[in-house]
Amino acid sequence: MSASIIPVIAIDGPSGSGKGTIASLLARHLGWSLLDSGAIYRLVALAAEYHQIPLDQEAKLSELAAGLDVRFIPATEQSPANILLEGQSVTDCIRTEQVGAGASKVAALPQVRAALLQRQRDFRQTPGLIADGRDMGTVVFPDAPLKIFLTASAEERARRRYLQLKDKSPDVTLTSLLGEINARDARDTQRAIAPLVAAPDALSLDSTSLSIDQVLKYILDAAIQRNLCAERQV
Ligand SMILES: Nc1ncnc2c1ncn2[C@@H]1O[C@H](COP(=O)(O)OP(=O)(O)O)[C@@H](O)[C@H]1O
Ligand SMILES: Nc1ccn([C@H]2C[C@H](O)[C@@H](COP(=O)(O)OP(=O)(O)O)O2)c(=O)n1
Repeated sequence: MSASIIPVIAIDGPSGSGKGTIASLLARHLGWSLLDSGAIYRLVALAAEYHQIPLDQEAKLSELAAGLDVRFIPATEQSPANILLEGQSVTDCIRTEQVGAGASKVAALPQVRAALLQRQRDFRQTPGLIADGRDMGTVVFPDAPLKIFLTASAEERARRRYLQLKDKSPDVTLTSLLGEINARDARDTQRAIAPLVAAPDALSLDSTSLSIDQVLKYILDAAIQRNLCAERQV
């Protein structure tokens, strides 16, 4: 099957809106591949730290991005998903707000984005792909038959992030997370290249007062309506 007719569900939106959670549930439910594109930008930021490359050195960072030695090991019934950078597991350490902020900085560099484009498109494999990020529906998979723009208020997103991080990082506070989320939103929406914006044909969904199950059902219903998958109970 040619790549362009393999279905993609693109899920874009700001930090903490629930993209990653919903994308992995959908991928497991449908048996489709999963692209966590934010993880790739996080890996570039972490690799830059390992190799002591400042986050404004565009040419060096794009070289690093092009040669990034990374393996995504999908979750199985027995073990959770694992991400290896240069052979080392970095699954948890790429999730800190510090690495997220670094990712948002390297992601604003056009040469870095260009170096990562084909690597992301290669995830499009049968029977289908769930792609999570900022520009999945606008740049990487503009022909995706279903595009979701998932949002939630900044306060709710900070609250979710706080609950997620507080045990692993006891230093985090709700106030600092809200500040970091607002700074990252501003950088991601205002950059010149591939800014965070809804594709004109995306369905916008505000998840502020929706449960994870309600969001999942909404997207599955939209996928069924478009004949991307058969009717199945969640
Ligand atoms: N609709 C929701 N209601 C409550 N909590 C949610 C919802 N969606 C996601 N979460 C939780 O919010 C946190 C951040 O979600 P995540 O999927 O990492 O967001 P994103 O990938 O958009 O940054 C996770 O702990 C997740 O379980
Ligand atoms: N397709 C993408 C995915 C992420 N990015 C950038 C912008 C984000 O602030 C960082 C980190 O993305 P990630 O999706 O992991 O962040 P959150 O889990 O939503 O907090 O990477 C991007 O520019 N384009």
